[in-house]
Amino acid sequence: MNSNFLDTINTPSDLRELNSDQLPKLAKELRQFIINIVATKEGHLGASLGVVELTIALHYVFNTPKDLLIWDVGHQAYVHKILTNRKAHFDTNRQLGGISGFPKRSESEYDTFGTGHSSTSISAALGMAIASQIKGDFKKHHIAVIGDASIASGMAFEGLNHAGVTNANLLVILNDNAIGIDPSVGALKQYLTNVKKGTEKQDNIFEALNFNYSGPIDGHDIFKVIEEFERLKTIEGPKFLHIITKKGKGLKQAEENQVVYHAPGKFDAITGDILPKSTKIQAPKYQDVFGLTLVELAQDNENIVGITPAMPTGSSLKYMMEAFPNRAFDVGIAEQHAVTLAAGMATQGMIPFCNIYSTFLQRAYDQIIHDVALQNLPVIFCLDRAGLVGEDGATHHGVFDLAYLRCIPNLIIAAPRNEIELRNMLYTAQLGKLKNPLAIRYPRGRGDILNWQVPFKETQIGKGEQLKKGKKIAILSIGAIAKNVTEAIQSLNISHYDMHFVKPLDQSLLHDIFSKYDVIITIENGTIIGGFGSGIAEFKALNNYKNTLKILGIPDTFIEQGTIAELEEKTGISAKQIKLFVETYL
Ligand SMILES: Cc1ncc(C[n+]2csc(CCOP(=O)(O)OP(=O)(O)O)c2C)c(N)n1
Ligand SMILES: CC(=O)[C@@H](O)[C@H](O)COP(=O)(O)O
Ligand SMILES: [Mg+2]
Repeated sequence: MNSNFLDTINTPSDLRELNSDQLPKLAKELRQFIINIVATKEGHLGASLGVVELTIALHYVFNTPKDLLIWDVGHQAYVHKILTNRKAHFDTNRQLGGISGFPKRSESEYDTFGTGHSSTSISAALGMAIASQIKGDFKKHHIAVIGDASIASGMAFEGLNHAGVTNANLLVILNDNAIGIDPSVGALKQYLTNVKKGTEKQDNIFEALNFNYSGPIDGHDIFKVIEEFERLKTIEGPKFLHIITKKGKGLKQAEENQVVYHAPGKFDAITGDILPKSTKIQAPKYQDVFGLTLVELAQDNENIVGITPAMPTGSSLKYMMEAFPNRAFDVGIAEQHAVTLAAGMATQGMIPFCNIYSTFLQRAYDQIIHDVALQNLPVIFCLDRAGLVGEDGATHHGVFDLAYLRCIPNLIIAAPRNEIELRNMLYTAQLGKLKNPLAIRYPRGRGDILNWQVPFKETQIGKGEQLKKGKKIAILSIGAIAKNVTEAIQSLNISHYDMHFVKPLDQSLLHDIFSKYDVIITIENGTIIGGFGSGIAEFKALNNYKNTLKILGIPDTFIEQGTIAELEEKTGISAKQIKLFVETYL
């Protein structure tokens, strides 16, 4: 029979109508459906291809949405979305106005918990399981699906540690494909490898934490997985199932090049080959400016060390890891540890460059304050993906950092305008003159300067710069958003200043500006509340200036997904919107 099972399925109830022997064909159809759409619309590919059988089995055996299912990180939840009433909208995945690339409570009753940042699933599922018990519901199942890289994070361990002393009806499924975005790291990874090889003869870690452990089983053997779920349904208390899958399963290139096919961009759905990027010579990514400059600096300064929590490729710290394997560390998904590790190194005279995506640094807030700033340790935070990041959406925009960092004493906050400024800031940071911690914030993607590897020049800390001279109105920008300002005001006779630092602010330049212009407009790729503009507002209030001050930035709401250009337009910080705004004051 040649029928297409996927056509008949909108919800898990439809799925449960199929005979189990029809499920392998459904798995094939689902893989092809995902490949066809992600090939043109882009998104996270490898992780979802790896959990096709697991997802089918979960919705087949458990009574979702009554039984509660949580996908850790959620980048692997495409099959789940397609099987839970979103097949018809899947081609809008990650697009403006479309469905989110991550599970989201407001999108579906099947998305029981919003995810995006890793390692939250065990705590959330445990919370739900305990709530069910309190409410007298002892039948409901609570399931967390978590990857091998995500389970190594501190937060996941906190959840396991608590769950093990409860009798909560919790099932943790470890989806072990031995890779995160980059290969998984650490002792737990080694332990899991030994378990899989059958060479682990000691106590099972998860049994030692009081979980009823089973596995490892082949996560692509759908009949085995279904059988195991049926068995686990009858067991009370915390259970742990270890399954082995292959990231990218079903697409040769994705299986063979798992790092690239984590989120490959556009590719040919038939051959699997990634489509060639533009042949035009492009300016470098800010990430490569960071990574390559750090290698250059580390060649001459042996105290430099690099740290990334699980993002060596995304951050380009991989260049330093290749060049100086003893001085560059991927610590896994462990932002808190990464920050305090850097602090420890700094106490011993090392110069740690701790590179963390702005959004993930939120995890390590106390460590920034308590372990770094309070002790005034000269850790250099390289805040990647600062500002709007695009299609990953609300969970990933790096728009809070200026607000959450600005209130921390001792911390210097810099935002280079372009690649050369980033390079010079990195250079300045390692000269040994700075006695404070420093955050250097830069965006996702490329700048504009082709010839960026110019001789280093020291940056003057706390100094701003006038970029354009004009009358009546002064625009004050911070960081790479200056590009939009330059474009917006090219035909207008107004001034533009790049303040370079959010902390310390260039007070003498600000006095000069407030005494010269009627209207001052600040622009940042960050939240209006608490950010750069707020700092200027505080300066104005403290100094009793009466000028008109307007603050442009990200409004007080969570910004969904879309291209960066679309989101800049929507939030009023595109060149077009800036121009329209400025013109109302001319
Ligand atoms: C707190 C946090 N840090 C980093 C990331 C970036 N990130 C997204 S997926 C991922 C790897 C996840 O690996 P794993 O849990 O093994 O799942 P897999 O992709 O293999 O299915 C990382 C590091 C994140 N989402 N959240
Ligand atoms: C799911 C997740 O958190 C990452 O895969 C993230 O999408 C990476 O973002 P970049 O593509 O900006 O590296
Ligand atoms: Mg993994």
